[in-house]
Amino acid sequence: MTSAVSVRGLWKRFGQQVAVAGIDLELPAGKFIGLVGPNGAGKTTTLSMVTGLLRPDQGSVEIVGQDVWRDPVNVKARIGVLPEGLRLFERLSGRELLAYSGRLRGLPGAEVDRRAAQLLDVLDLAGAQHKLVVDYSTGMRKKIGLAAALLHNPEVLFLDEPFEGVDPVSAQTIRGVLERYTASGATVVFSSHVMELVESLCDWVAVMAAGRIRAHGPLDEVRGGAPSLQRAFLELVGAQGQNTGANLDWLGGGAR
Ligand SMILES: Nc1ncnc2c1ncn2[C@@H]1O[C@H](COP(=O)(O)OP(=O)(O)OP(=O)(O)O)[C@@H](O)[C@H]1O
Repeated sequence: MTSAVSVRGLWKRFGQQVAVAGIDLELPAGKFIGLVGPNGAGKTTTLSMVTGLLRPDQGSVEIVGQDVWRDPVNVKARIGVLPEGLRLFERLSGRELLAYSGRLRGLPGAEVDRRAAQLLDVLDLAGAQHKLVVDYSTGMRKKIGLAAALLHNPEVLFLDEPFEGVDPVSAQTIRGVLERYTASGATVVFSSHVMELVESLCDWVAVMAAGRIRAHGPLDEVRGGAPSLQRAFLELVGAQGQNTGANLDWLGGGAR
């Protein structure tokens, strides 16, 4: 198996809080990979360390055989990232943002124009291309961020919650674009809380909880005997029969 991403002994602490507790991961190339886990599991921290945005306390990360923290410039040229929170250049239009990203990636101007026009069209942003990013909706921001991450045709694409705030029609389009991209041998790693989405999109899944990897492997293996990934997930993270808020007896209709 060729690895797109290889993580060894990765640790990150924030003061007393251990966010990532020594994880090992081999993510296969050419797959659609889902990273799932409850709130605070350490997904964003892991993706930030893997993509060269946050320095690990310990451990190493290789992407397509290159050490991320030894040669970050080389690795960053080969990956695309849609980070959490998505800080974009708000006073540029969508079109200008893509032009800027493309030139920053070293693409010739004419090629940037060609690719930007195609991406804006496919992602249904052509009508809003001259609007400032600050005036974009949440879903439009995700889509322009995705376009910027894809523009230089990276080998591995990392997406933190790419479908959050995206309408169903756009989600279907994004799916199509990403499926086409992985079919050509590229790798997508994305984090999500939406199990149905992960189940329908991914070939390969890693489940994280409390800073550790609880299971990882092909979707069928991780799901095991469970009827759905959601059920397997609840078992893996030990959330079955958890507090459903029965003690919130003041909440709801009736006497006040
Ligand atoms: N900059 C930071 N300073 C202090 N603590 C942090 C920081 N970033 C993350 N943490 C803590 O590390 C843990 C993991 O956070 P992380 O954002 O990686 O989780 P996540 O799996 O992405 O969660 P979510 O699904 O809610 O986005 C949490 O307990 C969080 O409070």
